[in-house]
Amino acid sequence: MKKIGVLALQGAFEEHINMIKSIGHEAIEIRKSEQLDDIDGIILPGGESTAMGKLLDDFKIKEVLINKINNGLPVWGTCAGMILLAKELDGDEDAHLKVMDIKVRRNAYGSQLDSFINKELIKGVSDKEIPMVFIRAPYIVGASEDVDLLHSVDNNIVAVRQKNMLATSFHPELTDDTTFHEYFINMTNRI
Ligand SMILES: NC(=O)CC[C@H](N)C(=O)O
Repeated sequence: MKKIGVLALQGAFEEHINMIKSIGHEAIEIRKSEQLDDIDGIILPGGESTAMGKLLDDFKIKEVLINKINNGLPVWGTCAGMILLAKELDGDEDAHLKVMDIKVRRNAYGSQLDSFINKELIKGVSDKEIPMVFIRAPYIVGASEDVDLLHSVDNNIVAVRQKNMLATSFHPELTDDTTFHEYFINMTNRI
C-alpha cells in the first residue's frame, strides 16, 4: 500500500483523496512541509494556481517541495497543479515551482469553451477510452525533448510526463475512472 500526499491548501483536494482511497491506498492532506518526508508521491490538485502558489510560500512548503521533486519524489499536477509545476507560463506571469520543462498557457480555452468533457483513448496509459473533464483548463504550448507527450486534444497538449513528474490539463478525480490514479501509483513503484 502506498501513501500519497495531496496538497490541501486550496482547491479540489478531497476528490483526489477519495480516489486514492478507492483504489486501496492511503491518502493524506498535506499542509506542512514535514509531511513531505513520509509519502511515496504527491498530487497537486486543481484550484486557483495563483492562490495556491502564494499559499505554498506562506506555509513554507515551496522550497522543500521543489527539492523533493528534484530529488525524485513522484508528483502529479492536475489543471492548476500543472500550472504550478511549469518552468514557464505563457504571458507575463511568474512561474511557481519551476520543476517541469513545460510552458503552460492558463485559461487557454477562453470563455466560450470554458469547460467541456471529452472521452478519448490515451495510448500508453490505458487501452480503453478515458473521460476527461476540462474546467477553465490550461494547456501546454511548449515542452523540451525530455518531456513525453502523452496526449493532445485538437493539437493542444493536455497530458505529459517527465521522469517522476506527471501533468494533466484535465481532472480525472472528477470522474469515476481511476486509470490516471492507478498510472500515478505505478509511477511511485518504479522510482
Ligand atoms: N480547474 C482549474 O484548476 C483551473 C485552473 C485555473 N484556471 C488557474 O489558472 O489556476
